Amino acid sequence: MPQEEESSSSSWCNSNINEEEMSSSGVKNLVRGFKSLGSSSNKTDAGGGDEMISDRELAHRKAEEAAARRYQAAEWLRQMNGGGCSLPQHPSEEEFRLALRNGLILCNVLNKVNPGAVHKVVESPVMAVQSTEGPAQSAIQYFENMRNFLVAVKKMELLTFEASDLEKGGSSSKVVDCILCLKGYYEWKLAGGIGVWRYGGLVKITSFPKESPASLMGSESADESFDESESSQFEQLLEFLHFSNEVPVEESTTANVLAFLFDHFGLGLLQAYLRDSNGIDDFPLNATVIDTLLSKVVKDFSALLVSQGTQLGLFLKKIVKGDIGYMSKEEFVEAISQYLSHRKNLVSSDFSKFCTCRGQKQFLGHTRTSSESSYLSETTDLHQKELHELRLHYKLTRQEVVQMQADWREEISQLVLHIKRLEVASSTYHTVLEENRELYNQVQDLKGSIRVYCRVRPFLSGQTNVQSTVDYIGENGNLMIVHPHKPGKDARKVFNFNKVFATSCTQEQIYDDTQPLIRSVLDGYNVCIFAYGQTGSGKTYTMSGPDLNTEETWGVNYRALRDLFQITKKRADVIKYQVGVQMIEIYNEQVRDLLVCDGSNRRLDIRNNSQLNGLNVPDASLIRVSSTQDVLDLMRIGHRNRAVGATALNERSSRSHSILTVHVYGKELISGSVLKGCLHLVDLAGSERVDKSEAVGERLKEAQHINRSLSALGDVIYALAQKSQHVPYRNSKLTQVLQDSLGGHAKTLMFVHINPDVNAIGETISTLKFAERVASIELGAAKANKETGEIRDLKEEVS
Ligand SMILES: Nc1ncnc2c1ncn2[C@@H]1O[C@H](COP(=O)(O)OP(=O)(O)OP(=O)(O)O)[C@@H](O)[C@H]1O
Repeated sequence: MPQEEESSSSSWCNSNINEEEMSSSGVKNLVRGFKSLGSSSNKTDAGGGDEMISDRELAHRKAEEAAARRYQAAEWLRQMNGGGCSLPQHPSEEEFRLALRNGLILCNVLNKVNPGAVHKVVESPVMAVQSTEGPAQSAIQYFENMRNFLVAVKKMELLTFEASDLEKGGSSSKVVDCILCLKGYYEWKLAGGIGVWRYGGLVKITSFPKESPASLMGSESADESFDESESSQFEQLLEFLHFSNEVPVEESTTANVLAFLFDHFGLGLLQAYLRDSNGIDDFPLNATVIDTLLSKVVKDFSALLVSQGTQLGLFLKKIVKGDIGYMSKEEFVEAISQYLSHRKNLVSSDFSKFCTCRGQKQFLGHTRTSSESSYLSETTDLHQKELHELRLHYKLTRQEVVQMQADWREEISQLVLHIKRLEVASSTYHTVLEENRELYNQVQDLKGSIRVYCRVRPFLSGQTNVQSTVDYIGENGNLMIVHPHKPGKDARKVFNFNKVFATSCTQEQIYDDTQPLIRSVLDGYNVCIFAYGQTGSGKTYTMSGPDLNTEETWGVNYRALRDLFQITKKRADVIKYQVGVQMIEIYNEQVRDLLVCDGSNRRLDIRNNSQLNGLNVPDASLIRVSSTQDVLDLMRIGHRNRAVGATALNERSSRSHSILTVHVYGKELISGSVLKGCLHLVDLAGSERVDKSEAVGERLKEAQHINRSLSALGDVIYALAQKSQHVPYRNSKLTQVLQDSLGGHAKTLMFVHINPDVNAIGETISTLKFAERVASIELGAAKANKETGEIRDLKEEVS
């Protein structure tokens, strides 16, 4: 029975639940839900044999439920009717019908629920004597009661039944429904009659009471609490929102109320959105925008309802559970009433905070006094003004920011251009630098200047906590030396050479700049490369290298000869070369041949500009070589023969000047022209000071000779630099041997070596000063020793 199932939905809710649950579509869905429930139940009844047992069970359960509801109705009637009620506590269906058939109990109870609902109640006559008319007359009177009762109930729009339902065979369940409906309605009114009351398909709604809850008890229907003007206004709103067409007639009252509630909040929200959008200047107020805004309103409103509903659900469940897990209905009703009044206060205070309706009287029922209203409007005006100023300020700031951005963009693009230009400039800078260096060298060549390269020896392994005297090495051949014991700017001295090689430079890098000179030898030039420096500063390392067997560490000597042979091979089709090597040493002012293998230690004479074969030391062994290996073998002999001795400065310091001379004779195959080139590779003895080397006896004598020859070299260089008429070549064997290379039209390169040790600062400074003087010498442009074939023929004829 659908109605019996419906009864469980009897409930009342506060206004929040009203908002949450009662939309017109919600009511429709509810009705549809009940209908489908009923039809599905009918289908079950019409089922086949398999369903007989469950049908029986179902019927049994329904009978039980019907009895329970009947007892509930009877109980309530008994309570309402006072003690003199003829209804038993658990009446059978028959007893129930008989007790209510005269309508007396029902009318009395109804008048308690809604006083005056039945104006005249026909009391049951006490029949002392049973007349024949008695039953008929009392039946009329009962009928009168029943009719009045049913009319009144119908008027109240509650559930009703037919008079015949109380006759034998009638449907007492409808009577029970009517009584329980009356009961629910009565209880709702007792609780104040606010919000929604629902019983089955019936819904009753009231807004916040205009009068006290008690006054509602006498009203015919809850919806009467709305006045006509509001109602017509709601109709208009409904029409505006296009909702009215969708509301069926039987639900129109409810729907109107719902629509009113929705419209009140919905339009308020819409107003707020529109006001919020005041800042947007070109706000198009067309149908699409209104639709969009409305859909947003509906969405926001629905979201709010859902979240409120959930919260309230939780809250109510918590109340119902209570601390002891059970709460009576009265207690529940009381708790909710308290909650409602508390919430109403909250809502009104909250709403007044955010209200955008500018003090107009609205649903919340608070009427502002005129002073409040004027205060509010003043405050609002003030805020509007401030807002306007803020907007202006914002516009100005925005314009400034836009302008600033534009300026920055311009500056950045300028910077980018500038950086690009710098990039181009820096990439060409190095090229220009290299070109400058080449040009400078060419000028030097033309002037015949002696090139001076400075090499700084690294600290030797085992030297720890050492302080370097080399402060700075510049790209353009600048070298700054710092004197550790001199104060202020005197401590620093800058020297300038063609190039300065730092301690990290490899043997290969050292040789790179020397290579072009080697080519010159094969073109008929005299070239002199000599290493100068204090004992142990790395002269032998540069010229010979530390290890003959490792090509990577080869010094200038080996690399020069290796290149020489490579070039001769390349030119073999054009020029036929002969290469001869001499190796001598000048020890204690005596010239000795280092390539003798017989152990003889002859003194050799120096004959400058010898007409014989162009040799300065013609008696020294001149050994033909045709490969690098030949040279290596010879050098080993030379090194063995070289005089070495131990001093305090360098354990195996060479105490002599060693000179490796490479003679090149070339004949052009076609022209017959002859080229004669000569390469002196000189490893000078150390230039240490006698006092510092602690030399005594033989060693002292050696040192004195070395110093004398070196100072003679200095004198020659000084005279050349001064362009003196007389150059004192003959003051030492060394200057005599090197005469052609220093004063002639030769290309000369000096590697000056320095030891960065602080203890060597004195020697370092004097070495660098000497080297600077050498660099200043202009020998005049170098000339190649080349005789054309014709000149040679003429010479031969003359001789
Ligand atoms: N550029 C360098 N890198 C590594 N070690 C070096 C370098 N220059 C020199 N030395 C080392 O320094 C020490 C002295 O070098 P070297 O014998 O070449 O000096 P020197 O000037 O020829 O001395 P002397 O005047 O006594 O002949 C050697 O042990 C050598 O290996």
